[in-house]
Amino acid sequence: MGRTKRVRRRKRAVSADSSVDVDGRLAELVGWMRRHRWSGPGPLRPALFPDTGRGLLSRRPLQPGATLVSIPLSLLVSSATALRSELGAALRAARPAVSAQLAVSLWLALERRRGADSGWRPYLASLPSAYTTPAYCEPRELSADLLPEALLSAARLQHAAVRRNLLRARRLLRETSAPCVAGWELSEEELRHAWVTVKTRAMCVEPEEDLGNAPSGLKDDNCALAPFLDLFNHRPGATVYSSVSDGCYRLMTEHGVAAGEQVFIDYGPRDNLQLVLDYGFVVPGNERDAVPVPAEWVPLPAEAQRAADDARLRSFLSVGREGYSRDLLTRLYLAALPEQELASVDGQEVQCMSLQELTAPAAVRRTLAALLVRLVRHLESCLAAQRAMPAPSDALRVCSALLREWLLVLQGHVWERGRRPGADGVVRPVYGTRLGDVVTESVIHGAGGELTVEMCADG
Ligand SMILES: C[S@@+](CC[C@H](N)C(=O)[O-])C[C@H]1O[C@@H](n2cnc3c(N)ncnc32)[C@H](O)[C@@H]1O
Repeated sequence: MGRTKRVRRRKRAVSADSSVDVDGRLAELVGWMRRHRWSGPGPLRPALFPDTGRGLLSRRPLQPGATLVSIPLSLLVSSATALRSELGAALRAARPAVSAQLAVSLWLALERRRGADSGWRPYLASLPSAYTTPAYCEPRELSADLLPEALLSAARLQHAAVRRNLLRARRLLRETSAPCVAGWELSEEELRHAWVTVKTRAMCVEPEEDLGNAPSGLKDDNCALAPFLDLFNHRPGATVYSSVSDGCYRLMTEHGVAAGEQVFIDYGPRDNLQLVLDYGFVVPGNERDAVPVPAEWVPLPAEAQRAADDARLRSFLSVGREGYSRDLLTRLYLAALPEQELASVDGQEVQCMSLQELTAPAAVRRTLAALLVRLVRHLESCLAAQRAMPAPSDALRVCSALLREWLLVLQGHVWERGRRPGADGVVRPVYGTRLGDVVTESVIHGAGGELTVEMCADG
């Protein structure tokens, strides 16, 4: 979980179902933490919320600057915890150095395996048994029919990361003589659970925050799990700040909170794709949302590609709520240049053009309109395939929520205005766009199998 320090007031309180024993497991966690020098949950208590699931509720009004939680450093799980454990020698000896994330994941998996014998059992029992990031999509769900390219490739990367770290972890365990690992063949499921637990629940420790640990020598050592503190859900703008003092890690709110409200923190500025990949949920109406456009959908002739390279065109092709990414418009502009102009086009000049200049040519707006329609149809087709999927995983359901959010973003740019028969008598949808034209869709499967969309001037 990341945090930013911007301040924004929440707009409304959320109702919590306090009658649900959010969990005997959480009551047990609180009792266990108290026995380990925790002063208690202070102004907060766990509750179940209709829109976000388990979270933390404020029992009384809180002023800006009020302490939300204060967790003893001894209850944080970091690389130092893993290095102090029986796995420590193997983790230290590993070459190349293992990441802190893998070290903490292995520690978690080992403690879970110990079951009732683990001194951390109440904390482990409080963790969800599964997650909804794409790492939890089933292999049969990683298909181009179900997931748009940007989501599919990221989901595949998550699955590959789990497998790669599984192999690394198994090698490391084989080289460990600690009795606790004897005969343990770490399973993919064990590693996936531990890996995603750390990914979705660990807090980011700022470099200036001294948790009192010696340098670990591990890679990317900036995360720690914090029991109870890991129950905060995310809301953009819910800013908090942290400090380490008197052997505790503390979080303070930057704004007032009413009694009975859910207390959120801000995991950091993320669009919904990033939230799904990192945490497995979407924020409805996320203002940062941008629908990715596959670069192959805007093919460039070789000369235009050279200009794109000169313009240092990256591939952030996307449609956001407010407009189109510069990369997308530049690529469309280059793709629309007449052949005779391609040889002389100067990539650096194109880089300096305004967004209005890039969208001035009618051919650019026509292709953009076609692209928007194609995106809508592609997302709708993925959603239809997802609906037809028998027994979809919860992770796939979250992907569906993401696609629905993307369609809402696109609805600000392109919308179906009705249906009309074409010259051939076939009835086709007619689309309006923000580009000021009306688009009549006519599907032509040319050599490239491309969808072509005609624009016409009337409504
Ligand atoms: C650090 S945990 C927060 C506590 C968590 N809800 C629980 O039950 O343990 C992060 C996870 O909470 C859920 N979450 C956080 N913020 C959310 C939100 N605004 N809406 C829906 N789910 C959210 C996601 O599953 C995320 O991976």
